[in-house]
Amino acid sequence: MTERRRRPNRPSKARPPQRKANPRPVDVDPVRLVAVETLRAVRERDAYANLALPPLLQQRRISGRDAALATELTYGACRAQGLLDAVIGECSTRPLSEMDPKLLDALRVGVYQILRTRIPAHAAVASTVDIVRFENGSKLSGFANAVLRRAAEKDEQQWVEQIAPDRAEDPVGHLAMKHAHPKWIAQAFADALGLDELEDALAADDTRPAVHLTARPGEISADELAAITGGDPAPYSPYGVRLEAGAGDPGDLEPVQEGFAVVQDEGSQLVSLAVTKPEISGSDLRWLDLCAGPGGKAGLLGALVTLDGGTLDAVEQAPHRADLVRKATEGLSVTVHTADGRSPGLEPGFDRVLVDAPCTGLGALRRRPEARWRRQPGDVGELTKLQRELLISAIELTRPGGIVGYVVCSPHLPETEGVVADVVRRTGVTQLDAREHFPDVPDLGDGPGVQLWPHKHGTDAMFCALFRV
Ligand SMILES: C[S@@+](CC[C@H](N)C(=O)[O-])C[C@H]1O[C@@H](n2cnc3c(N)ncnc32)[C@H](O)[C@@H]1O
Repeated sequence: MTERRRRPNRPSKARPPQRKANPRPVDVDPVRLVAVETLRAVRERDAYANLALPPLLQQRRISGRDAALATELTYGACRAQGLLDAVIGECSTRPLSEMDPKLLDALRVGVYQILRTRIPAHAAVASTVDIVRFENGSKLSGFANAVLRRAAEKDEQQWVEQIAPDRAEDPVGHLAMKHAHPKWIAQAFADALGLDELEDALAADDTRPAVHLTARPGEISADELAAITGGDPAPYSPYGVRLEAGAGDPGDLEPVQEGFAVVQDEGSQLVSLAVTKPEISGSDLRWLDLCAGPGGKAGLLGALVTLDGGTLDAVEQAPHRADLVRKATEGLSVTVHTADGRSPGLEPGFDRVLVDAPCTGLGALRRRPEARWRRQPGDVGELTKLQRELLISAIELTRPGGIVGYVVCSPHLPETEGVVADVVRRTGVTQLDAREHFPDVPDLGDGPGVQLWPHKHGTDAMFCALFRV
């Protein structure tokens, strides 16, 4: 572990440093400090932890095992925030709402270490108190010390027993607290999956996902890519490779740098491929991706249709994301349009259309540590309206006999079955049994839509429904 560095208090311009108020110089562990600072960026600037942390690590020259520890503490404390806050609330004489937010950031990182790592409690307490003294002064460091010492009196399981609702009376509330999810998200998973599997589904959100790669069709095979990267061919996607979790930055891999492979969850590969599978009679050369940014699925579909001599039109509303699609599809027969997918101004008559609609992202919580606490149930209504409108637009843009695939990275029923049922009722479009187009993928439920799950398939929780127009 990095040596603890001595960081003196900043001298005041007006007065000499007040040695009496802070008699000991403050030792601050830089590894824990970046974790606290990243939590602050997430809270104050709505930053994404996985984008805010790496530049801080670089700036402070934190690498190797220290960087791994900083990442674990940052992502772990972001994910577990609800549980950590409940414990801090139990251990504090003042409510969380009255606590200095900077102090709360530090306490979250401290309590995370106590409850969910093997770091000895005394070390977690001492290093957190140092950070609080460094950032907030001696007065609050005493308060932090008291809270943390109380938190260390019980282990995680004992705290859950004390704080969470009784499992028999409120199983969803209990499991939500135990696995640090907002209750509405745990309820959404339970509605889609049933209570029996809820615990596995919530626990899977706390595991670090393996990185998946897509071998670009026509450039490199999955076997070749696996051999070069040291990964394993993916279990279900013929283009997929799974790398070991924590195998380093996939952006550094040569095939990724050269554009032969991209980072893409295997679930995203499978739903894209499913749209290409149902047979259609007549032409099959004009494809459309109606919500394409940043271009993962457009890259795979574009490569496949280019090999067949066809074209892909890719629509994306946000200009900077449309640029990312252009980059992701360079060299392919893909035309990118910056437009609203609800009225993109394109000639109808497409043979296959993918709608990978904006969604809550509840299916990818493993990848975005803070997302579960940022999303609100109130977001859902607006999103399902947009999802319905985009799906109806896709159906209108598809020729009779053509195929539409509706995809969201969420298992939340209003965004999945709810949107599908509503659009089928309004348009009379025929829904296909999507399970037939996920060959060799087990445990796909009762159909006709397909819901993938991290705990069952090792993929994001992608949903896919297929239609024939
Ligand atoms: C789930 S993401 C698509 C991911 C993409 N298919 C991929 O695999 O990389 C949804 C995208 O839809 C875009 N979007 C949102 N509203 C839109 C609209 N009305 N028309 C077209 N695109 C829209 C968002 O900016 C976002 O890039």
